[in-house]
Amino acid sequence: MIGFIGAGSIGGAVITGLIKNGYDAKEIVVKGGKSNRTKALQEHLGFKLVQKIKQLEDVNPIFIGVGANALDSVLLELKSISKDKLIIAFTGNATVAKLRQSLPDAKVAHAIPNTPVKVGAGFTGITYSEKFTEQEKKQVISIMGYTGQLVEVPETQLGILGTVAGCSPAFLDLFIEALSDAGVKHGLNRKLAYDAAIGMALGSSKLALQSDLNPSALKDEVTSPGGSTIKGVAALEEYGFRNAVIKAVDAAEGE
Ligand SMILES: NC(=O)C1=CN([C@@H]2O[C@H](COP(=O)(O)OP(=O)(O)OC[C@H]3O[C@@H](n4cnc5c(N)ncnc54)[C@H](OP(=O)(O)O)[C@@H]3O)[C@@H](O)[C@H]2O)C=CC1
Ligand SMILES: O=C(O)[C@@H]1CCC=N1
Repeated sequence: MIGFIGAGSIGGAVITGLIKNGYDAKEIVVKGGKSNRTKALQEHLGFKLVQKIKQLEDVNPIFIGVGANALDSVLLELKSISKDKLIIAFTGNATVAKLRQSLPDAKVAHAIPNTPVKVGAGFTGITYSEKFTEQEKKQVISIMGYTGQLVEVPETQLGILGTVAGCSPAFLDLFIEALSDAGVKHGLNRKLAYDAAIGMALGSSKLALQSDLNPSALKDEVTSPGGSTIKGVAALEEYGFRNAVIKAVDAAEGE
């Protein structure tokens, strides 16, 4: 059995991605928060719901999806049942050092998933404490693999990786929304505008993934000499698109 403490936006997305992609719901135990959010998810997905962290005693690994404000109390409660368990926290401020200090008998890791885990297309960065064996890392991969890619990085890179992959679904959604607004401004109906923008983002991502060319060269393939695309690219640059994206990442990084 595997466990989750906290099934909000990201915890719930990982649980959904696991189950929708074939992980047995009967093998998942979840301790939710105060609202009925987790109960609603449980009715939809069929995992086991428990009321107390202690009820996760026989469960391993345990994933933590609570926010920063709830982390300390969760770790305090978890400590007595954490011996030799694999504990993977998604919480932003759950550094390996903090987890290690709070759960000295456990094997801890800090991971930052992104919301596409929900459809098995996630990109999750993870930093393991040195206690993790290669076999235990494989165990985590065998679970998170249901939700997409899992990439191990040193903790010095986990924050920026989490911003580039974890915050940016919101940035891309904003771009898609803006593109759809522009389509509507020029006469498309909203549904067709969204279908076109989303289909384009999906197709362009697939092309970038499968192509030998990097995105800069792929852009060059779209910009016909004297054509409409290069005029659009020039307008994006004039209005600071590239810099706006870099500044968004700076801001998310706290700069
Ligand atoms: N959203 C994202 O895309 C990502 C978020 N993160 C990080 O994950 C953390 C959570 O973010 P997010 O999912 O967006 O936040 P949410 O507020 O959506 O989810 C947090 C969940 O934790 C639950 N919770 C709070 N206290 C407890 C408790 N004692 N026991 C069990 N469950 C509890 C809450 O339940 P209830 O509301 O029912 O009380 C809530 O559902 C943050 O630190 C964030 O930085 C990391 C990667 C991506
Ligand atoms: O907004 C946040 O803090 C979290 C971290 C990555 C995505 N969402």
